[in-house]
This record gives sequence, structure tokens and C-alpha cells, in this order.
Amino acid sequence: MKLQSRSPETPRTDERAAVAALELASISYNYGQRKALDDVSFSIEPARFTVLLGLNGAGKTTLFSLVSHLFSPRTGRIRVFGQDIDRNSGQALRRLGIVFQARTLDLDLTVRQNLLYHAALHGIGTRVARQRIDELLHAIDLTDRIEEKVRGLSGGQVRRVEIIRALLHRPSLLLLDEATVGLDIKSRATILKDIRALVERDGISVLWATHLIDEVGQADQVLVLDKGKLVADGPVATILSSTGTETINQAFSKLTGITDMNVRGGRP
Ligand SMILES: Nc1ncnc2c1ncn2[C@@H]1O[C@H](COP(=O)(O)OP(=O)(O)OP(=O)(O)O)[C@@H](O)[C@H]1O
Repeated sequence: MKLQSRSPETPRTDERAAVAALELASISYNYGQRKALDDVSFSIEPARFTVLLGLNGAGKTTLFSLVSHLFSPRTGRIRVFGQDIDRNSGQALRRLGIVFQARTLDLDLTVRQNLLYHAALHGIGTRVARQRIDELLHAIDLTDRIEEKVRGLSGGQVRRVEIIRALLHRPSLLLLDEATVGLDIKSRATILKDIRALVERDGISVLWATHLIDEVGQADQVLVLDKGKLVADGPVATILSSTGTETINQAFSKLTGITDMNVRGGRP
């Protein structure tokens, strides 16, 4: 069920003027015989915080791997700010920053070394890189750890370094895959607050993948993915009214058929 349906006669003037930050059209993906994504279509608005909500195995990581061009879909089309990920992959990927679920920093390098290395891979000169690293460390409150080896940081601090790394080339769209998984409540709240500030302050578009319903804010756009299918797409209020529910927790249960699973802070 797609909740944000729009009749053909509804005016689309605003949408024609604004290019979607991310647009997926009829994306399907199989691992052998297993269907991981089934005809998924949606678009997300620029400068919005959009939550991609789905249980483990729903297809969130597969979707991120397709958007970041690690995998190629056999069907459909993906555009980042209007740039087709297959035809103009360089331009599309330049606008994209990604924090994957798996941790990929070099544990034996310092925070600064990791960040400078990544900046060099993106062709950012050392002087500019140092300046951006300092700005981001300050914004994300990690300045005092810059000369420390990553091995010595907490899980939450490692995540924040990964977020800084994903922002170094100044992407317009940031994708985060279960960025708070395994972290304590305080670290989760800090990271979520920092990412929401990026949207408010800098106008960055964010796609935040999670299975934790309490990370959804009342003003967010929400995509609900269930067993590879998009089952809801819209603002929280629209999803509640379309499902006849009062909370996003109830709406999610109704849409996915789950009843008593813990999706409020632990792994379901
Ligand atoms: N490399 C793979 N080979 C075969 N099947 C896979 C592979 N990766 C994922 N899958 C399957 O594809 C489906 C979607 O998995 P995916 O990892 O995209 O979901 P997810 O929502 O990110 O879940 P999680 O939060 O647990 O990572 C699942 O059924 C999963 O078992």
C-alpha cells in the first residue's frame, strides 16, 4: 500500500520547480532467487529528514547499496538531484555522502589520519581538508579526540567520525544506515540531534534508515519498507490517518503485521 497517492489532476507546480534529492523508480533487486527489493518507487524532498523504517531484512542496506552504485538494479532508475546513477554516476555520487552500517575506519590510524586519507581519496587538498575537518569536529563535538587512534574511541564517537568523514566532500544528500545501532541512549540521541541540525542549519537532505520507531519525529517524512516492498510513504500525519492509527508505532505494526516486537530501542 502506498499512502501518499496523488491523483493525476493534482497541481504539481512546486514539484516541477524543485528537483528531488533522491528518486527511485520501479527498483527491484534479487540475490539469486531471493527478492530483496520489489518494485520500489519514491522520491525524497531536498532539505528534509526522511526516515526509512523497516525491520531487519526489510531491504534497507540493499537499497543503500543500489543508490551508492555498489550494486546495479536490473530494473528501474535511480536519480540523485536529477543525475541518473547509471548514466552520470560521477555527478550523482559527488552529491552523496554515506554512512554504512558496517564500520570501516582504520582502527590503528588517528581520527585526523582517517579523515585526511578519505579527503585525499575525494581529491580534496590538504589545506582545505584540515579546515573542513576542524569545522566538522567542532560542529559534531569531537575536537578533543582528533589525535587519538580510532581504536580508543567509544562506539558513539566512532559513528560520529564516520559521519564527519561522509560530510567532508560536502554532499547534498546524506544516507545513514542504522547509524545508532548498538549505541547507548545518550549516544543515539546525540547523533540524531546532530543529523537533524545538519538538515535545519545547512539544508542537507537526509535519508535515515532504522528499525527503531522512537527515532521517528512527528514532522518527518517516512518510508516504510516491509520484506522488500514500500508499504507507506508520506508525512507521519498522513500515515496515521491513512492507517486509522494514533501513533507511528501502531501504524508500523498494522502495515507490517507485527504485534509484540520490540522496535523501540533494541533489536527486534
Ligand atoms: N549478500 C546477500 N546474499 C543473499 N541474500 C542477501 C544478501 N544480503 C541481503 N540479503 C537478503 O536480502 C534481504 C534484504 O536484506 P538487507 O540487508 O537489505 O535488509 P536490511 O533492512 O538492511 O536489514 P538489516 O537491518 O538486518 O541489515 C534479506 O532477506 C537478506 O537476507
